[in-house]
Amino acid sequence: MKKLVATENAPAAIGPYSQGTVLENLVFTSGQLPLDPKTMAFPEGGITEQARMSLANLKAVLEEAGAGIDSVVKTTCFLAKMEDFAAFNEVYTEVFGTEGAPARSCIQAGRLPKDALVEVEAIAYVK
Ligand SMILES: CC(=[NH2+])C(=O)[O-]
Repeated sequence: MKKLVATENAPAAIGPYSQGTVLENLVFTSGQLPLDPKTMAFPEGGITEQARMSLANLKAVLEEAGAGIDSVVKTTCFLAKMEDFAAFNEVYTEVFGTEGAPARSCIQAGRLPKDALVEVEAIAYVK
């Protein structure tokens, strides 16, 4: 049976989706926008600050589900502009490291909700 993930440490859904779902020992997160969960606003700055916020939100959803950054097996990363790829990768590496980083796909999206610069989703296992 599917369970829903809900935490105040990640932004509330802005549409018809759950922050994440759990099926047996697998966690599927929704794409995490770089919204501050308290203010529902983007952080000041650019891709670096937005990437940090998206990944912090991803971590919060994972942890609420009993998973963690270290149990992520796959991410999908959406960038508004591929020109941000290098800067995004720097922040991503701060979080996931380089050794043993999960599988990943990274694409430029035509446009992201709320005109975010980045959105990140993940599949992980419950630890
Ligand atoms: C932001 C998001 N995950 C959605 O599906 O709109």
